[in-house]
Amino acid sequence: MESRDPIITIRDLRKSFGTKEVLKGINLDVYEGQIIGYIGPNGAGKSTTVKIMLGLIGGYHGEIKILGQDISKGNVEYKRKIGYVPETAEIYDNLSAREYLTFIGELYGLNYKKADKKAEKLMDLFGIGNVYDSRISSYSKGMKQKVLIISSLLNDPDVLFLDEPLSGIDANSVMIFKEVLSELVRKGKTIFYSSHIMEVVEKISSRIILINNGMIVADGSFEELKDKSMEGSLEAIFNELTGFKEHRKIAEEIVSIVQEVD
Ligand SMILES: Nc1ncnc2c1ncn2[C@@H]1O[C@H](COP(=O)(O)OP(=O)(O)OP(=O)(O)O)[C@@H](O)[C@H]1O
Repeated sequence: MESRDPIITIRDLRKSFGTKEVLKGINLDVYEGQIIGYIGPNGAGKSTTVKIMLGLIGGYHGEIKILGQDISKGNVEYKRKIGYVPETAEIYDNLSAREYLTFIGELYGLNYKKADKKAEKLMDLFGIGNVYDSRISSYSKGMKQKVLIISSLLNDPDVLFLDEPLSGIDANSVMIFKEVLSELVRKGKTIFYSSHIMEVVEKISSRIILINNGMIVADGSFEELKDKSMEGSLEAIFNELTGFKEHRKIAEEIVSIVQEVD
């Protein structure tokens, strides 16, 4: 058992959209220094969980504490200590990265000069320093994603929420980013990482949580999940625990429909 206080506590979290119950009682304690790999099929409720923790979705049942604060109590101070890379973002396309990142930095309470210096250095290190003053609308998908990653790190957050952060990011930058996450964890940060890229989740997570149909169906290190399921890869464990065995049959049906003429 852990003796420290958890960084995130979720108790009996339930959420419905209309009559559809999307989260059906999530219970979770996340401790400092953990990288949680939060995985599950499309529509399982991963983004919903993350958005509730960030205060972006309300109207839930249950209790959530982040850094000791019950987030429903209206004290948004905890948000200064968290960073977030959303799955899809409304990034202000007409702004340059300098304008966007200094704006975000100032929202987090950094002064302009500090935010500007930090953002410029990070842009350089992510290999996009040359476009710091270009409009974000002219960036490629991966370049935009890097700006989002940088914006989530500007305030040196204690807790980082990442929702499919690597989409569009090239292999070299993925290597850097994975190292950055390990280094941040060594410095005592906590990371909540939601993704479909099983190889990455398998490698970086200290603890993997699999949700299916709004419920946690597995919770443990990769080694523990492997021992329980007898499967060798996280992908295979994922298939087994979500009851999915039909990929070949479905693929064949898709191709036969694609090839239908009249
Ligand atoms: N604002 C909303 N209104 C109605 N239904 C919603 C809303 N947001 C999410 N849902 C539904 O909640 C369920 C869970 O969605 P969520 O985005 O949390 O899934 P996810 O696990 O993140 O999926 P993915 O892997 O596709 O990103 C889905 O059935 C989705 O249609």
